[in-house]
Amino acid sequence: MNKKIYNLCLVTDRDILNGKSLEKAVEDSILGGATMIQLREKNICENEFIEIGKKIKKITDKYNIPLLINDKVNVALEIDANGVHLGQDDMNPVKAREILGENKIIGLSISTLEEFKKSKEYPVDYYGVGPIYPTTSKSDAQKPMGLEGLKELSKLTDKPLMAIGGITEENTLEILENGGDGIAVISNILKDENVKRNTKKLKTIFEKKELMEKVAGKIEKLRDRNPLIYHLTNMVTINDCANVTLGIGASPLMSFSEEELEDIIKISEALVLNIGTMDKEMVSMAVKMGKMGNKYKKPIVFDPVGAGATKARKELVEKLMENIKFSVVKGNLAEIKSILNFESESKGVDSLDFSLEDEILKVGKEFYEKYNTVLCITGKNDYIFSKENIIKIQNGHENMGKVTGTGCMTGSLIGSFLGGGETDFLSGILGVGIMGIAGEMGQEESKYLGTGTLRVKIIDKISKMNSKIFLENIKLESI
Ligand SMILES: Cc1ncc(COP(=O)(O)OP(=O)(O)O)c(N)n1
Ligand SMILES: Cc1nc(C(=O)O)sc1CCOP(=O)(O)O
Ligand SMILES: [Mg+2]
Repeated sequence: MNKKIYNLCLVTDRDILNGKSLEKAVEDSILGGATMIQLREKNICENEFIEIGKKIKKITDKYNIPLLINDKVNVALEIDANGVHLGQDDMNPVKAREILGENKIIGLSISTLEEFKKSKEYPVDYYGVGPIYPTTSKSDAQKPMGLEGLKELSKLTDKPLMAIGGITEENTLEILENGGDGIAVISNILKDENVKRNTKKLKTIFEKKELMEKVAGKIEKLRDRNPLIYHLTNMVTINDCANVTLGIGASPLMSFSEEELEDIIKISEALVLNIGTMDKEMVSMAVKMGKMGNKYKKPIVFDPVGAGATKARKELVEKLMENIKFSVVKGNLAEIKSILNFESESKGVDSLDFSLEDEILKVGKEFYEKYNTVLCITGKNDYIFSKENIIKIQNGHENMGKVTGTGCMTGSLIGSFLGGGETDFLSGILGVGIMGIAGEMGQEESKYLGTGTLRVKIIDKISKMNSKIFLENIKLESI
């Protein structure tokens, strides 16, 4: 069973649409991430219900989203809806199942433990549980059961529980943490013009929770595995890169010797390539390292420091991007724009671009399309791009820009997680996220001292990082 279809159900109500079209509201909600639509129109005759139902079904079919009809089994049958939602006083679910057959979805409302006990043998697919909180959208709703009531019910059944009644973006996470598998919402989605955005805010909470579950335990796993990470890197920051690699639980190996390149790559779990202090030798080594890394199937993170700042740097980056398949590329906006040959000002190795999020998203998407490589664009906010997902991380502190090498250290963290066997995308999120959190915490402890102490504190915080600290502090959203 795909439980995800029960995640986020828009329950309709034309009476609060304030002149908006129902069809547009449904489509916007689907575009915002609704996984199910329940057509619940109370003041309506059967013919009109069927007429509207047919129109809505065309939209839900277009996006392959299930459409359920509230109360009226015959309407569901007539428009070939995907199912019905029934209350305790609506048609008995046994009869509804006989009429609709095995393949349709049937949901049943539960407001009390007694109702659950009475209904637990009914042939239904999910329970609509509520009201959880007070609601203004159902005049005959029962007394709110709160999170305790939801939790209690969740212990008694494996069927999906879709919480309903007073659900907002403020209380969705606690619903999910107290036994709810999904939410069904009227007013918080339909309250104003921004149906898509309202739905997206709710959807983000599911995505964030899912991501958190994936991330949990990964730092401890890395410390257990202690992978060897080969760096061909920047002379200015090499010592700090080695220290954060050690601090997060991997083993750094820094070498500039072409003679030992192949032997080192063979025994390494991941490679970090940073061209910050490039010279003639680095140009030839970088290409050889990349090709050899690909030959031995070692994941490589590439930090194109200062890409575009000089002709030589641009040529090297072009050569690398053309000839080597990287697992992750990490850079600031100016560097990534330079790789894509977009117009960009660059001075030294610092980005001069103060671009809007729209520009970052455009650049990131274009980069992914061209190179099919996970991309981290770092800056005031950080963005991680993969095929289907874009994650925005809002940790960090502006003073990190006054400590040289926080970007290089982020590359080492990403490389460490790649070497620990994490996916390219998760390695990007963990590396960028950990650096942001360490910067924030380090800043707090060094605020009366200065940026020299901040540098040391960042390394300290990375060495003490664990999943609990990460999950408590990460400010992440999917966009
Ligand atoms: C998902 C979900 N849960 C509960 C209800 C309420 O159904 P019901 O008790 O039949 O009340 P009405 O919606 O018919 O007023 C629901 N609709 N959806
Ligand atoms: C339709 C419905 N059923 C409920 C139940 O408790 O069974 S509460 C409810 C209304 C939900 O609307 P809103 O998201 O605006 O609170
Ligand atoms: Mg009903």
